[in-house]
This record gives sequence, structure tokens and C-alpha cells, in this order.
Amino acid sequence: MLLELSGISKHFGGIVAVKDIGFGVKEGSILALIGPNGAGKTTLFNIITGALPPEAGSVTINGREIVGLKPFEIASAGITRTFQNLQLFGSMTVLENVMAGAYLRSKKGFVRSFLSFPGTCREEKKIREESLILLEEIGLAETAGLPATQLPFGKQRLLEIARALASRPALVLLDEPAAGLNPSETEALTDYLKKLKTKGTAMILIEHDMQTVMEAADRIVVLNFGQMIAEGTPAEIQAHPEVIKAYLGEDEKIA
Ligand SMILES: Nc1ncnc2c1ncn2[C@@H]1O[C@H](COP(=O)(O)OP(=O)(O)OP(=O)(O)O)[C@@H](O)[C@H]1O
Repeated sequence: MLLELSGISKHFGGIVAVKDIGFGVKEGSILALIGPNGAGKTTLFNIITGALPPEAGSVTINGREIVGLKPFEIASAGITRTFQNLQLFGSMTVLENVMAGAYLRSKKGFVRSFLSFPGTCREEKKIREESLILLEEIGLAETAGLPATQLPFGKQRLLEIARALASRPALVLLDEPAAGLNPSETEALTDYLKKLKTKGTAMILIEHDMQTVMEAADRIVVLNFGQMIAEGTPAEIQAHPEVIKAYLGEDEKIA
């Protein structure tokens, strides 16, 4: 397993946000995290990325414990994320946003990259080339020189994904990547995520669009009121009685 969670619990005051959660994500696979609003999905993302400390439990990447590490250390260990409400660098161009993501794995770092040491120039050139390739793959190459905020919303979402991928992470956490996308953009996104997976990137996907989830995910974890009520393949989840009950009422089916 690339990522393993076990016994993760967290509460806020009297609210149990997540309780005794455990699952694993394999290299080059997509795990979808689904559940009604308030089920605990974002809390889990915040715990995995080091933004929130869990009260109990362990998170490992390639067997290395990451609970207690700072967010930038976890990012350097190969886990990056996107946000539900986009967090792009508005004053930078599309290309610069992706390059900023790439500096996470750079030896020189973002600030030193602005100083013109010979090694730094070579590295910047390489990062620029790789970032352009990433933009090409995600369909944003033509917008590389535009300020990020000039892109339409759907493209800003893709840019955030490209930036999260720029440091070549082993695992990317995607928070509702299809939210606000039109049907053809959603389809293109789903195809892109599937392609990414075949190149070896693992992903955890929080997504309310069930078609995207059922099509892209290898495995699905279902949360309800902070508890994990089911884990399985898309077909298993669609037929799972507890899941049907939590989502739709007992007599109906998902998706
Ligand atoms: N910082 C916080 N302070 C207090 N309560 C919180 C905090 N963060 C989350 N919660 C509570 O913890 C529970 C789980 O919230 P969380 O945001 O993880 O759910 P979610 O599944 O991501 O929901 P959504 O789909 O609406 O984003 C909710 O009851 C929420 O109100």
C-alpha cells in the first residue's frame, strides 16, 4: 500500500468528525471518498495533509508515519492536494502557477530560484519545460501566459490540478474536482484522471458527482456522520444496503 490510514479519530467540541477510520490506497489507483455533507471527508483530507492533527490513529506513506509532520514536509514526502474553493496565485500566470507547484521538489526552492546562479537557471529551465508539458497534457498550453484569474472557472480547476501534480507527487488529494464543471468538462476531467492513474499517480477523490466517481474510482470509501459505513468497488458500493439507506432511503439505488 502507498497510503495507509488506521484508527483515525477527530472531534470538534461535541461533534465526532471522524471515528476510527482505516483504509489503504494502492500505487496508481483512485480511491473515492463519498458521503453526505458533514460526513467527515474534508476532515480526513486535512489530517492526511497535516493541516489538522488527529486525536488517534496513524497515517503512513510507503510505511513512513506522517502524523506529526508539518504540511510542507508531507508535501515533500509526496502528497499534494487541491481545494474545493480554488487557491491559485491570482497575480501569477498559468505557467508560473504550475512552476510554483514544481518547486516543492526542487533542490533550490521557490525563493532561491529567482537568484541567477548557473545551477538555478538550468533547473528553472527544466521546471519550465516540464510545467509546459503538464499544461499541454491537461489542455491548458494555449493559456500559459495569461494571468490565472483570467481563465474561466472550469479551466482554473484544471490549473489547480496541474499545480498539484507539478511536484510529481505519489498521491494527490482532489477536493471536488468536478464541482462547477459543465458535462463535457467533467467528462474530459474523468478521462484525464484515468490517464494519470495509468502513469502511476494515486489519487483520493472527494466528489459528489456520482458518474465521475463510479467511472474513475477503483475503490470507494463511504462515510456517514464520521463513521466508515462501507468500502469496496463501485459495483459493490452501488449494491450496498447501508449506502443506499444513507443516501437515498431503503428502496432506491445509487447512480
Ligand atoms: N474546524 C471545525 N470546527 C468545528 N467543527 C468542524 C470543523 N471542521 C469540521 N467540523 C465538523 O465536523 C464534521 C465533519 O465535517 P467535514 O467538513 O469533514 O465534512 P465533509 O464530509 O467534508 O462535508 P462537506 O461535503 O460539506 O464538505 C461536520 O459536522 C462539521 O461541521
